[in-house]
Amino acid sequence: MSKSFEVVLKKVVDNSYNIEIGENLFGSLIRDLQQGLLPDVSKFAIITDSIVEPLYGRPLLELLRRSGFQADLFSFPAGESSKTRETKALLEDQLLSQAYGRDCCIIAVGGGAVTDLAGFLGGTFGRGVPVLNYATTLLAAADASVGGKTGVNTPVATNLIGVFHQPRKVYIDLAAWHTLPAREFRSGLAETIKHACLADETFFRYLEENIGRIISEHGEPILDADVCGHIALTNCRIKYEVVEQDEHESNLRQILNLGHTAGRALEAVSGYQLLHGEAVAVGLVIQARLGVKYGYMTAEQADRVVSLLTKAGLPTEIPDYISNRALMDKMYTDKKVRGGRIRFVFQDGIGEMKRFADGSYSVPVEEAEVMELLEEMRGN
Ligand SMILES: NC(=O)c1ccc[n+]([C@@H]2O[C@H](COP(=O)([O-])OP(=O)(O)OC[C@H]3O[C@@H](n4cnc5c(N)ncnc54)[C@H](O)[C@@H]3O)[C@@H](O)[C@H]2O)c1
Ligand SMILES: O=C(O)C(=O)C[C@@H](O)[C@H](O)[C@H](O)COP(=O)(O)O
Ligand SMILES: [Zn+2]
Repeated sequence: MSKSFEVVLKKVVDNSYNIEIGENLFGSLIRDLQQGLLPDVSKFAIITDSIVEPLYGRPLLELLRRSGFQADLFSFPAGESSKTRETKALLEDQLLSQAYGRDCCIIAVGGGAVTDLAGFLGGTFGRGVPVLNYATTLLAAADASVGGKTGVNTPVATNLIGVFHQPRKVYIDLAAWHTLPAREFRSGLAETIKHACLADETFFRYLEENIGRIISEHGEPILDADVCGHIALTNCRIKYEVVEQDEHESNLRQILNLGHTAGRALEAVSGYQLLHGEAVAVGLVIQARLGVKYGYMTAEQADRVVSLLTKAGLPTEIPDYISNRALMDKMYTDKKVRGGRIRFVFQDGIGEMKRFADGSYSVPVEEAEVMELLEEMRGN
């Protein structure tokens, strides 16, 4: 005879944390540690990439050591192609060989590839150690450093393996945007426009009206301090307001995946020639145009999305070297796929998301209809 028992796991973990936005926040990070942010931690592992290492990783390491903390730095080659299980394993072995254990803290210093990889490592090392995110790109500030989605890419597609592991604090260093290449800055604008599309029409209008204060005609970042501060704060507010309601993406959080059903597929099929934000920009256009077909937004609203992306110096068309078939096939690796059917999330006009009759924010789409749209976007 079988017996059954209920395992009662009342929520015992409070995953709340602060996001600090400002310039040159190393001093603030040190103060937090001195004031007991992580009282059980005795060793700090800075994880960063090869480009960020000399700019921000080493200076933080030196400051930590000068302030009396035991710390080391672990670096991997910059770029999306390093965001793999192999890199994670190499870093883990380095930490283990230096006697890192459960009393350590991971400090991720860099862009989204670093916070995703280091966050995943932090979520599994010793079954989970605290992580601090120090965001040095607009994309990480706007999106990746907040919300606790961590993971790595596999040869099949992006972000397929990972865990939800919330950071203990997020530092958004606006001064770091001054060393960021223009193309990377524009990539971060794509997630910014995504947030405006999905949650905040006023922010969308702000971006439309102020794009000339954000990006020059030649696509260079302008970096007006007030504008940058407003962009960082608004992105973080939009994101955490969703995450605090649905941390593990049971439904509402899917709205943060706007533009990503096609976007992540494009990113993978391009062999990472497209940056994450660039792929998301094209993905936003695909969902907007498809949304017009389904009656979720008007053609004029979709044109506003395309126009804002264009003014931000982002691509809005599928590159010629990617076939519709390859793109379509890759969409089946999306995490929203259910029962073998691709699902999209859609804008409801500008600044709101479509919620469907069953309460879900994502909906299955007919492959033939997506294919038809892709053909139209190619002008066929
Ligand atoms: N977890 C999430 O919620 C989430 C959200 C959005 C994107 N992402 C992930 O984030 C990644 C993209 O983020 P990203 O664009 O920040 O990537 P990234 O970390 O690869 O950074 C982009 C490039 O900029 C360099 N860089 C970083 N900061 C710099 C600085 N201040 N000055 C000069 N160079 C600098 C990096 O070395 C890298 O070459 C993707 O892997 C994507 O999947 C995750
Ligand atoms: O935080 C989220 O939730 C997001 O979906 C944010 C996305 O911008 C981000 O690219 C995320 O990593 C994509 O998640 P995935 O589950 O589609 O891999
Ligand atoms: Zn994204």
